[in-house]
Amino acid sequence: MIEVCGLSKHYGEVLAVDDLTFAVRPGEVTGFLGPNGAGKSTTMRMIVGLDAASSGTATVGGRPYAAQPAPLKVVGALLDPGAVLPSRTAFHHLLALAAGNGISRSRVAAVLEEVGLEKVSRRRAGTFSLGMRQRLGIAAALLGDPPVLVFDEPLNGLDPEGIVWIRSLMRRMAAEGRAVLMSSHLMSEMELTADHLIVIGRGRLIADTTMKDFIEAHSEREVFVRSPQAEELRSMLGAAVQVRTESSDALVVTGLEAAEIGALASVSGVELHELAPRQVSLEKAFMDLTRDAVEYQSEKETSR
Ligand SMILES: Nc1ncnc2c1ncn2[C@@H]1O[C@H](COP(=O)(O)OP(=O)(O)OP(=O)(O)O)[C@@H](O)[C@H]1O
Repeated sequence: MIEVCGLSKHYGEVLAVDDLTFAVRPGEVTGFLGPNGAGKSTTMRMIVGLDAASSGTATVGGRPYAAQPAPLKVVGALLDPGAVLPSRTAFHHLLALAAGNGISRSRVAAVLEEVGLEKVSRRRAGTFSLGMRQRLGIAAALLGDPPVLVFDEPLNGLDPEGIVWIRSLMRRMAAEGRAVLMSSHLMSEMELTADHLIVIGRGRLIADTTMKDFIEAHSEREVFVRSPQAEELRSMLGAAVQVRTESSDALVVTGLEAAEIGALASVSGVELHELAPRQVSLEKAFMDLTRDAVEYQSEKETSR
C-alpha cells in the first residue's frame, strides 16, 4: 500500500505538488491521471525517494522509501527508462541492480523472460529502441518481486502488441494482490486497465474514485437513436432534452433514458431502427473535469 499524506513539492516558485493525500491499495490498478505538468511524475518520484518532499509524507508499506532496507523488494518503479548505462548489456544492468538488493541471478533471467527481452539480453542497452528500453525498465521494476509497483507512462514507445502486454501484466500484478500505480495519457487504455483513479490538476487532487463512479459522475449519459423519421422524433423530444443530429437518420439524445425515448416513439408511431445507451468514455469525462486545470493548450483546440 502507498500512502501519500499532505504531500507538497516546490521547485523555486513552482508549486508542482500541492497538499496531496491519497492511498494506492493492494489488489487494484490505480490510474494516475492529470494534464501535462499536473505533478504526476513529481509525486511518483517522491514516492520512490528520488525527490525530497517540501512537506508531507509518502510511505510504502508504512515506511518512507529511504527507510527500506531492500527497496527493490518493497516497491518496483519505472520512472525514467533512459536511466540505463548505454554500454551495459540488459543482463548486466539488471544483475547490478539485483546484486545491490540481495536478489539472485536466476531472478534476472526470469524477469528478462517475463518482459520478452531474453533473446537480446546480451546486447548493450544503448542499442535498444524506446520500446525495448521501456521493457527493460519494467524488468527492473519486477526484479525484487515487490508488492507495490509504480509505473510512469509505461506505454510510451510500445507497439500495439506491447500495449496489450502491459494491460495484461498490470491486471495480473493486481490480481496477485499487488498495489499498482500507473500514469498514462492514453485514456482508452487506462479505461481498460485501471480499477481506481486518482486525478490531479496543477498539483492538487481533483478526484479519487473508482473508474465506474468517475465516468458516471463526470459525464452525462447519451442515447443513440437511428430512425427513418429522425426529424419527426427530434421535434417530439422537446426543448428540455438535448439532441444532436449525427446524420440524416441518427440522433444522440442527452437527458432521457433509452426506454423513455422508445415509449415516446411507440405512442407516436415513429419507426426506430436502433436505440442504444452509449457508454461515455473516460477520455470525455477526464477532459470535462480537467478543462480548467489544463496549463498547456493549443489555441486552435476544437470543442467536442
Ligand atoms: N526538476 C524540476 N525543476 C523545476 N521544475 C520542475 C522540475 N520537475 C518538474 N517541474 C515542474 O513541476 C510541474 C509538474 O511536473 P511533472 O513532470 O511532475 O508533471 P506531470 O504531471 O508528470 O506532467 P506530464 O504529463 O507532462 O509528464 C511542472 O510545472 C514542471 O515544469
